[in-house]
Amino acid sequence: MTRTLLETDGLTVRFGGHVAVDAVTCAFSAGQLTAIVGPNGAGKTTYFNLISGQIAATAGTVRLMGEDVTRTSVAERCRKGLGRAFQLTSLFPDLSVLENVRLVIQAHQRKGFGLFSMADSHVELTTRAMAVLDRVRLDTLKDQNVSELSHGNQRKLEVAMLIALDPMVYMFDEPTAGMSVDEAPVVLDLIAELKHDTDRTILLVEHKMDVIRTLADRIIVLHNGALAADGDPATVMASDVVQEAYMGRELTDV
Ligand SMILES: Nc1ncnc2c1ncn2[C@@H]1O[C@H](COP(=O)(O)OP(=O)(O)OP(=O)(O)O)[C@@H](O)[C@H]1O
Repeated sequence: MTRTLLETDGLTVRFGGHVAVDAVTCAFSAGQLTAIVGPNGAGKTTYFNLISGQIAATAGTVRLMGEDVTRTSVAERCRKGLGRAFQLTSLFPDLSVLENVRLVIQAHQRKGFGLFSMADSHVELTTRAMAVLDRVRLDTLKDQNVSELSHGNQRKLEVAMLIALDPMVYMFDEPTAGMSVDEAPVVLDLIAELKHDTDRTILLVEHKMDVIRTLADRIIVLHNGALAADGDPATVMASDVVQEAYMGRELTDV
């Protein structure tokens, strides 16, 4: 039986009179990549913000590996296994590529600073950071300042920093947004590789049809904040609700 890693139950947020996410009940299992789609303003990013804790729910619950984390801080959810990639906002531009990854690992481990452990831990941190950089093929750029990286490499670094957190739940919000046609496949390949970790689950907010086709095992559709469809990609894409919700506008073929 597949293990449920993340569940939202009746998850709701209201902004004034506007219900941006409307009683969304959904479970996400290990070994699955779920694409979250919907027209502009459907509530996809707000749903992500509720799951990761950036905004507080008006009603409903978020459960992470069975534990209610609805009132838990962003940092604590992260420590408990929720990993979200932000569009470059989590990078330190004036530090090197290696230092960025090392900082993430260090913060996650909350390493002590005892005199004797420091040298060892520094070597160990560097080794682990290099292993992650190797995995995303940024090892040769380890000493480069992040501000000097191409946009595509900055996005790769962002994925590296997420991998360094070793989360149970990966969350990507339009991971190839703003990338050139040349740069996007590298990040998509990285996400595809993450699917090999079959004890993890991946959530992906995405507009691009080809990305969804390549990566998704399942699609959920949000419409006016509510869950409008949920199922395997072929069935959901052919459904009336998707055809009507999009009318060929926001889902883009690239
Ligand atoms: N902090 C906020 N205060 C008020 N309204 C908000 C807030 N955040 C989001 N909304 C509203 O909630 C709705 C859902 O927005 P959201 O950004 O989640 O949609 P989305 O599906 O991610 O859209 P897009 O595909 O354009 O990114 C929109 O009507 C938006 O204007």
